[in-house]
Amino acid sequence: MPRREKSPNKSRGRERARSKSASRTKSSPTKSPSRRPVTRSRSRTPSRPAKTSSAAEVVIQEVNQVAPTPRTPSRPKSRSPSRAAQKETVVTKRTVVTSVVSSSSGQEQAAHTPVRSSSRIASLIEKEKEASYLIKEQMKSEMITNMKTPPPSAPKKKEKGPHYEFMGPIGAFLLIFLLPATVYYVNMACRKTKCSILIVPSLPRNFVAAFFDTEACLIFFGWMAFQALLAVLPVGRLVDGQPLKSGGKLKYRCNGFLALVVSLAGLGVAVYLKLPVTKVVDKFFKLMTVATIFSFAFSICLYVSSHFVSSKKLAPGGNSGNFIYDFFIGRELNPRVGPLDLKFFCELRPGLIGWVMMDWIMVLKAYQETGTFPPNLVLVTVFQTLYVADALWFEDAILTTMDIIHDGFGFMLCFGDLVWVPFLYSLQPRFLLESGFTLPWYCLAPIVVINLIGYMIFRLSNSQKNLFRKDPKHPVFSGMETVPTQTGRKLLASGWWGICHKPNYLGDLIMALAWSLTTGFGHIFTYFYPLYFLVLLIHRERRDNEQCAAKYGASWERYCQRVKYRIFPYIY
Ligand SMILES: NC(=O)C1=CN([C@@H]2O[C@H](COP(=O)(O)OP(=O)(O)OC[C@H]3O[C@@H](n4cnc5c(N)ncnc54)[C@H](OP(=O)(O)O)[C@@H]3O)[C@@H](O)[C@H]2O)C=CC1
Ligand SMILES: CC(C)CCC[C@@H](C)[C@H]1CC=C2C3=C(CC[C@@]21C)[C@@]1(C)CC[C@H](O)C[C@@H]1CC3
Repeated sequence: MPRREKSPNKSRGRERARSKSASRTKSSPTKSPSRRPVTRSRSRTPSRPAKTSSAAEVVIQEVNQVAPTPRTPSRPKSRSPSRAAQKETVVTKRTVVTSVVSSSSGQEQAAHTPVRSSSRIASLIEKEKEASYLIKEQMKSEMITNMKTPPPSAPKKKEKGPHYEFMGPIGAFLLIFLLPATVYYVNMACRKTKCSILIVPSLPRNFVAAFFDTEACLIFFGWMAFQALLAVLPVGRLVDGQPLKSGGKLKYRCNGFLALVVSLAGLGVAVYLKLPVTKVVDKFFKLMTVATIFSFAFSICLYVSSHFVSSKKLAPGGNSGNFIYDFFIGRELNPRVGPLDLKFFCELRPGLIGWVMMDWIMVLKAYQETGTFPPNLVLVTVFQTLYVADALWFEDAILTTMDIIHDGFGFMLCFGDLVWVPFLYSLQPRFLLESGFTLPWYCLAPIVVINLIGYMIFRLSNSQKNLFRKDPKHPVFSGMETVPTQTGRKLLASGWWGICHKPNYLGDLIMALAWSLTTGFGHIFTYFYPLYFLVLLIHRERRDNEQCAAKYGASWERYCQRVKYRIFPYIY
């Protein structure tokens, strides 16, 4: 710690701290010296160190700042626990050092403090050693980083009152109706005879017969049960989730990739056995209706049941007290039925795998109708299968997403997972099946390249962050810039994560564009997916940005100063 000696101001600060602490010890001999300064330090902490200070300087400055702070017995108001713990360590050391210095610098001190004994002094020395070890470790870990400046301030305080997203209860209310209406409208705008979002689709005469039947119910519930069964099979890794508010971690069975393989193999067997699998496509609207009704019913059950669980199990978002908003976002964070985690299951299994199954059944139907495999339909199906296979292969990465750790399980995710994903994300294949539109190979080749570029950006950036989170000391990060944060975690500011805040979203969007390009340029509505996705990811980036700002405070600002662009380098 060579800088310690270099700064005369800091030495003066320490001297002041010692003399104040010594006089404190004299005047109140029976009170514990190590407890009270912690709170005082918070209320009195002077201005933050200059941006150019090193990590070591800041710790030392904090020692000087917090040491001469005696009285206030109340707890500090609102700081992150890790920040509090960090400061407490620093304050404890300072106070212990002060006591030891005062005691050992002369017998005078001991004379004024009759409760002290040699054993107490020995224990203080022991504590001092321990504290100085901790402080050295802290300084070492902060100095390892090649970022010159440490985080200067604590995360922002949380606002009072409910914090609404999606434009609050009004936005949530509108979305509850708008989302299903959009799924119906967009799909109804694509029929064999015409595919245009601008022509208002006509409603069938017999509404119920066109949109509902019991066979569709059986297919839907059979599919859900089959996927639930695969999800609870004691096969595959058991992975720890993120730490919970209530303490501990939940375990998640990760066998999604196996579920995909089994489902696709099952489809192959059904085709081989000449079972009427294309019924699934014929009953597209009926299945969509069953899934929509189920999503409403399921979200109501989730909302009601969330009132019977302990408050520790509630989500940070989705507990505003407003019925509509909470129903939309979801109150309970990780509702479970036995071994089945409902949110994790719905996010990855029935909808995501159902989407790919639907795609392949459309390929089959196209073959049955035309005797050929339309190349662009096959291509987009392969692209989407790769996307879903990737999500399931890296299934445990979902455990760190805001959907799992922040949002409750309510209508938004329920409907999104079970209706929006399978019935809207399959729009391009459905258009290609309905319209019979094809493209020559020389148009398909650049589309393959675009999809591969998108996938590469998406996968490499996601893998880089996942590895960094698991093992920040991995040699691949040795020359990379990182931003330390008060939580002890660092932010990667080099590599993919030095280009923009969300390189993974960029890759995802490029893939979305490639999927739509397989449908040519004749129909705007086949571009619905990349357009909606752009809105979703911009909004999602902003939500995540807010959450990271709250989590990491000034460190996040520092990261944002270092990495200027959000999603599109040099544009946004
Ligand atoms: N197809 C679809 O409909 C959708 C797809 N997606 C895709 O899912 C994937 C996951 O997305 P999502 O969870 O939204 O977002 P991210 O994978 O970007 O995760 C965000 C979290 O990563 C951590 N983080 C952010 N920046 C850094 C950094 N510089 N260094 C280290 N950690 C950082 C933070 O968490 P912490 O610090 O706590 O680790 C942050 O909260 C993406 O690839 C996205 O494209 C997402 C939504 C919808
Ligand atoms: C329509 C609503 C306003 C929003 C619905 C959102 C959901 C469709 C998405 C929320 C987060 C999702 C994620 C994925 C699929 C879409 C939903 C459920 C992935 C599983 C897609 C594959 C990626 O590799 C991981 C994604 C995680 C988030």
